[in-house]
Amino acid sequence: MKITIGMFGFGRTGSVVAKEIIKDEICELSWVLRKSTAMEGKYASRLLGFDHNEGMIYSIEDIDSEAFYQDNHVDVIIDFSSASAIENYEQAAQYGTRIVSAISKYDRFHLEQLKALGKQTAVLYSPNITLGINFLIEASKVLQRIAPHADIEIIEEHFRDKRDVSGTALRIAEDLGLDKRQHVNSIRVGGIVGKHEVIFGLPNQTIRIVHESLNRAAFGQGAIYAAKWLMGKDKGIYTMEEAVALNFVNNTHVFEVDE
Ligand SMILES: NC(=O)C1=CN([C@@H]2O[C@H](COP(=O)(O)OP(=O)(O)OC[C@H]3O[C@@H](n4cnc5c(N)ncnc54)[C@H](OP(=O)(O)O)[C@@H]3O)[C@@H](O)[C@H]2O)C=CC1
Ligand SMILES: O=C(O)C1=N[C@H](C(=O)O)C[C@H](O)C1
Repeated sequence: MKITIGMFGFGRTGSVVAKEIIKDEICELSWVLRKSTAMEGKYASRLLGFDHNEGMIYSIEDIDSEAFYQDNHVDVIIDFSSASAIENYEQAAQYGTRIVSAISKYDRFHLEQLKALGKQTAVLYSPNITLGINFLIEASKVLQRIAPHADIEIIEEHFRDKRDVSGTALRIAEDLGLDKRQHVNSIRVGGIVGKHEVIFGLPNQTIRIVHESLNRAAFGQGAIYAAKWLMGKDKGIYTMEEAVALNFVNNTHVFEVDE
């Protein structure tokens, strides 16, 4: 039996993620929801160069959201759109749909909504859904315990048009107990997909832990991993750290509502 997926977002990242879902043997892309009416009624698969029909594109403007999530039931929604799409989760969750949210920045109100949704269905939220970033986070925690007096700075680099501060960098700061306003340094240039670095400064040495996403397919592979993992979970709110079972440091991220 295939895992059926509904995608929110078909932009820079969503379109690449859709391609990874279509390529995956266990997943089937049932539909794509986007904000505008661009390419409405077309199949994402055809637009992405496949020669079969998969992933009909709909606009959020044109669907009847009362009926849509029932008539077009999917096992999992994967969200690479914008924070406002959270308003649709509850209607889908009513029909047992699980949620993988990759939105990198939610406000306090949205985080409360996500938490509440965890009482209804299984929800995984991750501001960086790559598998590799979790190694950076866990390695940084270990190093901080070994060298508690090191100066620590976080550098995040992304493409010129990314507006928000990296949600991943904020999460790293939180996990390391650092003040987000002081220790997160952002660089916006050209087309960098996503790079995060944690620098540990010691008197005679510097240690740098770096993770770089070279292609947005990394987000697709992580989201698919998360969706498959979530299929075996009961209702609740989960993190990518839990999904990759990197809990060896014994102080995993606690799902907190930000100030
Ligand atoms: N967690 C992670 O690892 C990663 C997270 N992200 C996050 O994913 C999100 C999208 O990034 P990116 O692809 O660069 O952004 P884009 O602006 O390129 O694409 C956004 C897409 O979402 C659609 N959209 C916007 N609002 C809604 C809505 N309310 N309902 C349905 N669709 C909507 C847009 O529709 P239309 O095309 O019609 O305008 C568009 O297709 C951001 O929050 C980004 O930070 C990105 C990469 C990795
Ligand atoms: O907007 C993006 O593209 C990305 N956002 C995430 C973040 O804000 O941390 C993660 C990723 O590096 C790409």
